[in-house]
Amino acid sequence: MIHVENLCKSFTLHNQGGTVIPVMENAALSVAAGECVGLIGASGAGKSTLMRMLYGNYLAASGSIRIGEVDVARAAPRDILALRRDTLGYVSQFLRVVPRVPTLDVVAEPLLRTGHDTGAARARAGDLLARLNIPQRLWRLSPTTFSGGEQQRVNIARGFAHAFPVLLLDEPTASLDAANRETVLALIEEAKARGAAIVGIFHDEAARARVCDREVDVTRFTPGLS
Ligand SMILES: Nc1ncnc2c1ncn2[C@@H]1O[C@H](COP(=O)(O)OP(=O)(O)OP(=O)(O)O)[C@@H](O)[C@H]1O
Repeated sequence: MIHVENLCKSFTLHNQGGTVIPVMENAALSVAAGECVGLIGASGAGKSTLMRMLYGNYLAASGSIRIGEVDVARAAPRDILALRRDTLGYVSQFLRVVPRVPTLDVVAEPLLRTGHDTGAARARAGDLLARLNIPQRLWRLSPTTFSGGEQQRVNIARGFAHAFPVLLLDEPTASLDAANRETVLALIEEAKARGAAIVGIFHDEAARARVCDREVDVTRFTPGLS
């Protein structure tokens, strides 16, 4: 599902004399359906940068990032938006939502966008929120006033609502209590079982050992080492 080849990235610091910082050279990564790959490497090695390139947020200098039929490194913005709607899900560390939208609809929204009917989408959203211990009395409120941990769980519910064929997970178990961490790990295992290709950053080593089939050390792609 995911094939990355010869991927290079540098940042140009326009407000610091145009200094160019190469951060990635000839990165390669393949993830099959049903497989979960954990990105590892020291802080600053480039894990988040690679993840942002997979999602199309950071532009690649060269190389290819094939996700399904789309090369994210070259695709037009509208093709990337279509890919994100149907194929490519991303659970970031923080929830960003439109104010005043009820939590239930925030979670149901990825399903509504892919053509599911409202009743089925809300039922699935409610099921996920219940599994993640968000009390039902909160479902009609916007999550903007929720605690950090509640917002993180709403974000996870939203990320897992639609059965994306490809999922990017950025620290999905960070700062969760034991019961909710267990639920998130079960959601990841269920996604793998239905054939999702997953790339994750997990500082939680036990979580990584449990759900990841392989680890890729991005230090390998540090410029000058290859
Ligand atoms: N927007 C940016 N502009 C300039 N440099 C950046 C930018 N984003 C990342 N970098 C640089 O790229 C390198 C890799 O950063 P990245 O955040 O990908 O590392 P990481 O492995 O995810 O680290 P951590 O585990 O600490 O989150 C760092 O040297 C960082 O300073």
